[in-house]
Amino acid sequence: MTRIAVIGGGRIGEALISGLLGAGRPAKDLVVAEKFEERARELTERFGIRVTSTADAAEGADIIVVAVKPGDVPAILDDLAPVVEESDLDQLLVSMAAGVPTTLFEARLPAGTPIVRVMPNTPMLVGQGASAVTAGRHATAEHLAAVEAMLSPVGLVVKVGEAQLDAVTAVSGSGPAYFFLVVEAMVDAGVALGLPRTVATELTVQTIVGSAAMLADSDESATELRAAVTSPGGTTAAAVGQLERGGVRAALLDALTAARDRSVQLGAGSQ
Ligand SMILES: NC(=O)C1=CN([C@@H]2O[C@H](COP(=O)(O)OP(=O)(O)OC[C@H]3O[C@@H](n4cnc5c(N)ncnc54)[C@H](O)[C@@H]3O)[C@@H](O)[C@H]2O)C=CC1
Ligand SMILES: O=C(O)[C@@H]1CCC=N1
Repeated sequence: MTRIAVIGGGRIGEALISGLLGAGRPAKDLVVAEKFEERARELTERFGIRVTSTADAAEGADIIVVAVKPGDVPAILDDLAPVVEESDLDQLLVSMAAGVPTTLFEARLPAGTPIVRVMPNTPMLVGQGASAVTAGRHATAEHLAAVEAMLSPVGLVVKVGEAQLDAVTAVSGSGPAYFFLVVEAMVDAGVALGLPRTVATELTVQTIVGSAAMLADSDESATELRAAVTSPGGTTAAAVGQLERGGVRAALLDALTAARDRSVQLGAGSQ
């Protein structure tokens, strides 16, 4: 069995751990490094996994997943370098940090260390993630396949060039937040129109779940599915007209462009 060390037990580290356990991977194959004691305790209690220091977690792991904030990556690599050196390059490094280029890992780890960079998202937590992966200079097709094998049980995996990862971050890395914001706004609007909050919440959540299931399962595009809801001169046409007048498409383009630009900035700031 592949032994996986997750360095950083925050939001994305937990999403990965929870997804992998949910997909049937035994807890004994996972170890996590988490510096905050309270959070470490929480992870052990919730998932029954071992929590330890970065170097100890990495020792003996086949795959080391770096899941700390971009600015914390260099310090983590200083802790990991001696362990990777000791393993004779037999370990695969996986980075989930937004923006941080594979060249930064390559510069701080022993020459020849294979790196695969991933941009995941939090729905991994429930086995519904979307991840894009890209190989660093020393990562082979087998290394990419190993990462795909690790992540496929927790969601979709696509391969992209590293130059596209900032755009991927804008679309799917940050993407869940856009939908959560839409749900929040729809619930508030439902309440403003007189529905009890519980009813507005239940109806909105099931509407997004149902719409997502249709998008995933049918051959029809989003445009076709929307047309099927929109009766001529009806309620949906009235609502969508307001959304268009409110500039929803331009707002999304601006939002994703800002996310892409921030990803580029985070990468530059981590070097
Ligand atoms: N949250 C999200 O939706 C996504 C996050 N990411 C990326 O994942 C990375 C982590 O993000 P989050 O999980 O949201 O952040 P977070 O702040 O929730 O988690 C990071 C964890 O790393 C721990 N940590 C920091 N330095 C450490 C050290 N030296 N040793 C052990 N533990 C240490 C922190 O205590 C914290 O619990 C970031 O680089 C982010 O760009 C990528 C995709 C989606
Ligand atoms: O907000 C962030 O920077 C991270 C990367 C993608 C999602 N969360």
